[in-house]
Amino acid sequence: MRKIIIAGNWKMHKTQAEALEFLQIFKSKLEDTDDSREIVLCAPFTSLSIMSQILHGGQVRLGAQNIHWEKLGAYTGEISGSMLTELGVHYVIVGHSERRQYFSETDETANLRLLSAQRSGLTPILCVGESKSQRDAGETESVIINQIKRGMVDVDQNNIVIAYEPIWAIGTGATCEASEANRVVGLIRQQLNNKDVPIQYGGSVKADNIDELMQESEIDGVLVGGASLDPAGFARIANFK
Ligand SMILES: O=C(CO)COP(=O)(O)O
Repeated sequence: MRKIIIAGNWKMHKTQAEALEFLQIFKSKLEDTDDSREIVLCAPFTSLSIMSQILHGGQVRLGAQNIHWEKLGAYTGEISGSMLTELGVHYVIVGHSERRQYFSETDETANLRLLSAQRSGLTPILCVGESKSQRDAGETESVIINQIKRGMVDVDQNNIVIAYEPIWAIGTGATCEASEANRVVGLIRQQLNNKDVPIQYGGSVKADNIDELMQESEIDGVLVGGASLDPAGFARIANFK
C-alpha cells in the first residue's frame, strides 16, 4: 500500500517562538492515525532543532526546505545533509518552483540535491509543475515528464516523494480541479519504475478542498503552503477523512 504524506511547507514563515506556539495547538488537535498516514512539517532551518526536541519519536516528522549537494565546504548560505539529520530531520523539499524561480534551481541542481539527500538518509520531496503559460500552450505533459526525467537521474525510487505543484495554483487560491490533479499525478506515476512512490498534490490546498483531493485514486497526500501556517486549519487537513 502507498503511504499517505500530509506535509506543510512553511516557506519563510515562523520564528522559533511562533513554531512552538503552533506545535502546542497543532498537537492538541491532531487525531491519532495508523502508520499509513505521515504528517510532516517543513520548517525554516532556525526552528528545526527546537521542534525536533518536542516532536521526538511522535507522529509528526520534520522536513527541511533545502540541502546542498556537497558534504561540506565553502558554500555560503547552504546547508548539508549531516547538519539536517543530526537535528532529527527526515524529509527535505527539493526543486520547489520558488527555488527554481528566485534561486536559479534547475532540474540538474535539483538532481544533485536529491542524490545528496538520499546519501544522507533523508527522503527528498521533489516538486514539479508547469506555469500558466506552459499549461495554456498545451505543454503540461512535456514539462512534467522532462522535470521528472532530468531531475531523477540515478535517484533511488524507493526513497523519494514527488509533489505535483502547478505553479499557477500556488498561493493563488486557484486550486487545480481534483480530477485534473489526479490525471497529472497518474501521468507522473507512468514515468516511474516504482509505482509505489508517494505522489502529492500541492497548490492552494485548504481545509475545504482536502477531502475531495484525497478521494482521488492517484493522489497520495498533499504539500500545503499557506494553509499549513494555521495550527487548527492544518490539523483539519491532516485529519482528513
Ligand atoms: O508551494 C506550495 C507548497 O510547497 C503550495 O503553496 P500554497 O498552499 O500556499 O498554494
